[in-house]
Amino acid sequence: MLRIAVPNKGSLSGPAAEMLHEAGYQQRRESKELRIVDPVNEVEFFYLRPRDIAIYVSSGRLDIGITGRDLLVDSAAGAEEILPLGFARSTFRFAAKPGTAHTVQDLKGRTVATSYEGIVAAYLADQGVDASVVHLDGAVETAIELGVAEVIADVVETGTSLRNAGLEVFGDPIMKSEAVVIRRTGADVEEPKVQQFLRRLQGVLVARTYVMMDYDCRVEQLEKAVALTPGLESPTVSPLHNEGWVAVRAMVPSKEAQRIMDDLYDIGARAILTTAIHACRL
Ligand SMILES: Nc1ncnc2c1ncn2[C@@H]1O[C@H](COP(=O)(O)OP(=O)(O)OP(=O)(O)O)[C@@H](O)[C@H]1O
Ligand SMILES: O=P(O)(O)OC[C@H]1O[C@H](OP(=O)(O)OP(=O)(O)O)[C@H](O)[C@@H]1O
Ligand SMILES: [Mg+2]
Repeated sequence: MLRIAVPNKGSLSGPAAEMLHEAGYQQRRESKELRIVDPVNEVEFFYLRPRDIAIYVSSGRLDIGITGRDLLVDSAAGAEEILPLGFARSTFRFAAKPGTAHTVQDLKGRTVATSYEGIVAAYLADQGVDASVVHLDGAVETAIELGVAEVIADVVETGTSLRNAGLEVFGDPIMKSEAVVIRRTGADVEEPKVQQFLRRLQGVLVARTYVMMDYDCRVEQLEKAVALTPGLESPTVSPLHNEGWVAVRAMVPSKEAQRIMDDLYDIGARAILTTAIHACRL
């Protein structure tokens, strides 16, 4: 039975459970459940604090985990990312009162408050900057106002929290993060059960980012049409009863679907339909 760590709280928890559900796995019914078995899929889910997930996975007691890339790096645990999941996207940045710092070099001799001490200490060491790091559990934006630090380093998504605290980002982004699937460093990723789990999640990712497009076009326009909808491998082309016409079917990125439909229409394609993909194995 595959043992999988899933975030039990915070920004990662809802979207992770949703993705697992879409991938056909049973999920917990209430937020107090810490562990459930999905006997049909031979998987056991452990609901753990997102920060602890890399530690459990690196110990080898759990086969796989879902966590944030920033949390994985911060933990310095012996686990590695094997699949990015595209949700809980954020950037990790320094911020301060406007005009008080411009580059990481301005941190020399100053104090930085953060919940991600591992990332910050490693970055400062890499940049050769000697600064103090104060660990806070959350709401770090307030640390400057209350005089605990002159600079903060935190997760930025929309930037609303920084603006509300009258702070501005400075310096280069320290890292970009998103939810990721992790596995113990050096453990076999080719293991069939692990591969099956990854294929299911990849299926959800593809279903979320692609739509199926069907249309009819004249044979003379087929090459132009296929150039607009090359599909993942190659589009399906079937003859129509009306001679000189073909039906084409291909997957296209959802974000581009409307533009592609316009372009297909302009070259004479008709009966252009897009439909959602619910699941797939590529
Ligand atoms: N707006 C956001 N706020 C916090 N974390 C976010 C946000 N957007 C994405 N994330 C990601 O979610 C993960 C943090 O999850 P975690 O549960 O530790 O914190 P949280 O969502 O702030 O919850 P809590 O406030 O309960 O600690 C990180 O990988 C982070 O990059
Ligand atoms: O750029 P934004 O969209 O404002 O999102 C980023 C903010 O969200 C998180 O805080 P959270 O609400 O989780 O509280 P915390 O700081 O106590 O973890 C994070 O720590 C930032 O403060
Ligand atoms: Mg938080």
